[in-house]
Amino acid sequence: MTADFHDHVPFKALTIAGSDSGGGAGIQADLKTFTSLETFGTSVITSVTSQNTLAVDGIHAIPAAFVAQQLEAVLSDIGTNAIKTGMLCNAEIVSAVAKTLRKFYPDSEKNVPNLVVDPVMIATSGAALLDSNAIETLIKDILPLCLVLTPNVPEAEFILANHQKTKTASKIDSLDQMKLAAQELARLGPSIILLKGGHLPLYKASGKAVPQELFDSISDLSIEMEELELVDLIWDSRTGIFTELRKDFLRTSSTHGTGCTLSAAIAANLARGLEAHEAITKATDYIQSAIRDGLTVGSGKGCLNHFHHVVHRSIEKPTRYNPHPLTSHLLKACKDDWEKYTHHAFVQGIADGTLPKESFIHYMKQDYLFLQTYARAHGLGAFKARTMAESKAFADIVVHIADESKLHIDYCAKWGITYEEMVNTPESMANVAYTRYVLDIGMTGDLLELGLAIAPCLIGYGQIGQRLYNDPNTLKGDANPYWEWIKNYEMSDYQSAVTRGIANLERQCNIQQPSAHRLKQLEEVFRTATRLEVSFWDMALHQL
Ligand SMILES: Cc1ncc(COP(=O)(O)O)c(N)n1
Repeated sequence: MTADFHDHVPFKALTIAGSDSGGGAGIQADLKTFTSLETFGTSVITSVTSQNTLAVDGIHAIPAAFVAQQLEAVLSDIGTNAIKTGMLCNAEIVSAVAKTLRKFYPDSEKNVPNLVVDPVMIATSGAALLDSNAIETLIKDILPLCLVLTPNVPEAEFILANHQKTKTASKIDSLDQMKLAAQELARLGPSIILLKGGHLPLYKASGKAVPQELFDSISDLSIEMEELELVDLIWDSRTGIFTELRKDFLRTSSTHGTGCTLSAAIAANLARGLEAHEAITKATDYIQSAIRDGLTVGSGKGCLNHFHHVVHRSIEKPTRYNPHPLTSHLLKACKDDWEKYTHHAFVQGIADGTLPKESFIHYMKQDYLFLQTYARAHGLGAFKARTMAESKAFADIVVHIADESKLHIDYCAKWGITYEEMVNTPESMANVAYTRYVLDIGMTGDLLELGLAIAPCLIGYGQIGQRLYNDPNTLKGDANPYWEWIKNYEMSDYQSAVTRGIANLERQCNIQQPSAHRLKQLEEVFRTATRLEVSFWDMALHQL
């Protein structure tokens, strides 16, 4: 008996598209997508482009007969569970593809099962990827065969403008217009239209489209991205149902290959047996993450990260738009405790000058003791650092804290507290708990954990200083006995220490790329230190 080594039959997906030498779009993007969605990818190459992230600088069309020959080769032996078409280049190739598909799928009602058509016409960089005289052939020969058509808004406008049967106004600039356009497109043959909304960002609040002139300047930070969303619209002509898939509008230039990847992902999902709506919905989620975790591979448009779900980042990498992803994640994750800390009654008393003097004096004495351990924690950082530069950075902070504590002594003298009194003050329990926690984390954890144990103090005081200084309700100048304290933490010296501290954390995080599980542990350190800050204010306020 011979062993059968051929018992694993994979799901198969076929792409009929152009080659992108830059690897971000076309056949290359499709095969990456097929692989990452666990399908066996085959390919029929219609054209070879010379292309990078900046431009398409040459197109070499494959003779139509040879495109057909490739398709025959794949379908006659390997077969496929789904097909997508991308760049079809010219009318001869469009016809050859349609003819060969019809030959292999002569009987089924829609002729070609699971055919996804991405009507690629113009590259993001501006190059024409389909001859203008080929559009009519695409409409006539390919669209009637297809299950899902995936145009973006300009492509939908173009197809409709080119087809005399349609009577839609040429501009699609609202969700209602998208709906009309999708219905018109379905009349050309496809069962399902996925009209992609990436070129038509909408205000979340009003549902209105962002005016074109503003859209052009979105990358100049003119609009808060949180206010915008995009709607990918599904029109299923078989059921007469619209489905709106809403997504946050991502401010990024890593979009090269988006259309290719989306249609390939739909085809892969269909190949794996998913029903069309689920295949589309899952594919749009896949794209959103692939864009969010995009890759800078050249000097032009960034590319999608097709393998984002294989190598998963629990924290995004820093970008121009979110330079401190770890810090912003932590502040969000620990929001309630952070609020209690930075808006504590003690802080309010400092802001309006009503804090009892005894509470402040108690606080200053304890804070002096705290700074001693805080300096030691940074000394521990210097010890744990792996490079000389990093050790020095920690040691510099130790020196800085030592200088700051001298100022503390001078400042306390003004409040009638002597040096002896300060060093002989017994540590309060809140102080013991906080400082020993920081040292314990520092001893047992790595530099990132140590950094997170000391971060709430550093970042929180910086925030409090800035807020109170700028808040019109703060009692300012000599009228407020605590004004000098406020100014001290608002000063650029302190603020630049905060900036350096945050940069350090972000760098460590970017090197480590913590898993989701590890991120939870890191959050816990940050949260505990934040809660210990709250206990510190409580202790000070009530002179415990
Ligand atoms: C071979 C090929 N196919 C498709 C596209 C469109 O992709 P994009 O619009 O992202 O440039 C492309 N640039 N190259």
